[in-house]
Amino acid sequence: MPLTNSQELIHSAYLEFDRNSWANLRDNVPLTLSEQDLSRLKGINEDISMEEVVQIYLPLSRLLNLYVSARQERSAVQESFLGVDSAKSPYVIGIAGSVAVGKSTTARILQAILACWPNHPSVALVTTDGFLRPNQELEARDLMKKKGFPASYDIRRLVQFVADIKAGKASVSAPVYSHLDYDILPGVEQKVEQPDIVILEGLNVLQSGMDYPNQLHRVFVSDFVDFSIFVDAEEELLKDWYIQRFLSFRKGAFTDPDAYFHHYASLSETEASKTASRIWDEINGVNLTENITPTKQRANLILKKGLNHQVEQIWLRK
Ligand SMILES: Nc1ncnc2c1ncn2[C@@H]1O[C@H](COP(=O)(O)OP(=O)(O)OP(=O)(O)O)[C@@H](O)[C@H]1O
Ligand SMILES: CC(C)(CO)[C@@H](O)C(=O)NCCC(=O)O
Repeated sequence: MPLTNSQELIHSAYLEFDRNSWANLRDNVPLTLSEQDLSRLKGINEDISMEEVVQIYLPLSRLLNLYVSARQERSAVQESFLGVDSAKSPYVIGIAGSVAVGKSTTARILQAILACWPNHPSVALVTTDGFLRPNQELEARDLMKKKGFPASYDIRRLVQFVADIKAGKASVSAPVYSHLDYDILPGVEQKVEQPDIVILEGLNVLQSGMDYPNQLHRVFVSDFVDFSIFVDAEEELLKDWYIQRFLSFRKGAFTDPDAYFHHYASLSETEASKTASRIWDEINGVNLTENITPTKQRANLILKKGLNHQVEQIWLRK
């Protein structure tokens, strides 16, 4: 039967799992986590349940581990065909999704579990936040209220960074963004030195040239991503998670007198909720609708979260 719309096209492109059927794949995962592994995972985020780790992230790490091994074997075949030793090219996993959906938490959990596999891959974690333009530049371009939108990134530098990683360069540097300073840290850089796997996390990892009409380029971040994951949730939940995180920053990070948002620490809980809600509606929610959700269907895997960050559905591209 002919496909009538893009929705059907997308449905036919993915295998769909509910939470239980995905968790059953756990039986095929020959990895048990030690007490030490579990406490390290707990240290990443105390709100994440071990049930979630075992049922969702462990099977996912197995799938990724198999893909990485298959890619390494393919590279070995290519080297033997060409009769040369090529530079080691890391396997790049991209994690996209809204602000506050849990990209960095997902990335850190996967980083920790992947490193538990017997081949102990070295896994580097990089966020595309480092490629935001510094505040000074954003101010000059009137983009301070567009942080996270395509125009707020130095996309050429980001693409060059991922291309250098994939090319197997011995050492590649990324700028570093601080949520506390709300700005790029001058003179600070993160070095990536030929790990086995790079997890690249950020709202824009699945964006393409269409999203950057003013910065014409034909090569996208996704051209260098081997496997992409989109972490998804309904906007109502995302906004709530954003507000909750803002409220916990108000009691924690914002109390630091050097914090950019120090003045928010003195807000009452109601005022702080209102402020976070407004920032969501004016910036992050708009970015989600205009620039992030449209990239979902490019992902190799979609993790759909429900209440309490529980993954309820998994879509795996065939
Ligand atoms: N699996 C999880 N279980 C429980 N809480 C979680 C989980 N993942 C994320 N969170 C919570 O949700 C909030 C957002 O998570 P996180 O900072 O990882 O999101 P993000 O997508 O990386 O955000 P940003 O784009 O702003 O950097 C945090 O308060 C975090 O503690
Ligand atoms: C740095 C980003 C864009 C992504 O992590 C986001 O956290 C952000 O700062 N958004 C701008 C609006 C806000 O302050 O939430």
